[in-house]
Amino acid sequence: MPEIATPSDVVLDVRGLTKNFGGLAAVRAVDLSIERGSVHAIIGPNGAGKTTVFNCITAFVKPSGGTVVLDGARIDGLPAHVVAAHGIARTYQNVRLFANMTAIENVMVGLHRRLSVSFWGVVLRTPAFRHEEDAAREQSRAMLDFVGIPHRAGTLARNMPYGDQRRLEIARALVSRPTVLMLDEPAAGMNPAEGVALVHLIERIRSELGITVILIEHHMRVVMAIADRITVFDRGAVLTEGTPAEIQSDERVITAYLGRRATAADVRTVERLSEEESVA
Ligand SMILES: Nc1ncnc2c1ncn2[C@@H]1O[C@H](COP(=O)(O)OP(=O)(O)OP(=O)(O)O)[C@@H](O)[C@H]1O
Repeated sequence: MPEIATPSDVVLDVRGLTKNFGGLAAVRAVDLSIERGSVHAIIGPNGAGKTTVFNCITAFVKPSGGTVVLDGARIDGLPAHVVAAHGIARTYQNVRLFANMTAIENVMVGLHRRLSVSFWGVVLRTPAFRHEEDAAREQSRAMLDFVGIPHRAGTLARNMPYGDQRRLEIARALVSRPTVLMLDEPAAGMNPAEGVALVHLIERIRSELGITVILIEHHMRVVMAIADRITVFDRGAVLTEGTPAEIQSDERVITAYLGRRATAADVRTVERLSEEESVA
């Protein structure tokens, strides 16, 4: 793939991304520039195309058109595991864990691409394999610690509380030390206290691990607390982009969510709710 010149502060650059499902244009010529080291939120009404954009970037679905550049290299058109190896990790809208494996085993799965031992090394459990496995276990334990669930290491994923399962998914994505972490609705199903804890965790992912975070999220409290920039999707296209302050007073955004033209009273209500949330 050819090298593409992008400003060094842009870690992920998406141009003209398009995805059609039969006659449905789910994503229409989307441009997205993600700044290195930022937390970038993607919001928009149901069906706006947010998850499809994630799926196109991570090669879970094949885009109909457009380019995706990570750290200066084209990654569109590559298989999903190669995109992951280039440094993009993700979580899913619905938790996807190996239910009958322990937490630490689930995290170790996130490292399997890093293992260098041959197939026979694994089968025969050679010393080289055992050495790598020990190292992988240690890194995985450290990552469970980082996300705040070290005490769950030996617990089967299916027996863990939902909030911890979501943390476990994040640990599995982080253990490969990606450049970009993409979280699809990480606060879904969380109570307000878990939402606050998630905000702190995302802050630490950025500040302590230096990983750029892109998240799709419906919980505006989480988005407004954490995002440096927000891109708003509507009907497959980018409606607008800006800082949290710019977005929450943008009438077009309120209109997209309401499905009708926003009135002055709607704008005042959103501003009042945002103020109440920020002091809560
Ligand atoms: N595999 C698929 N086959 C056909 N249509 C699809 C497929 N995946 C998504 N779509 C459609 O594409 C559109 C965008 O869906 P998408 O899931 O990306 O939206 P979203 O913004 O993530 O919504 P939500 O917030 O509800 O998750 C929807 O109309 C959806 O029904």
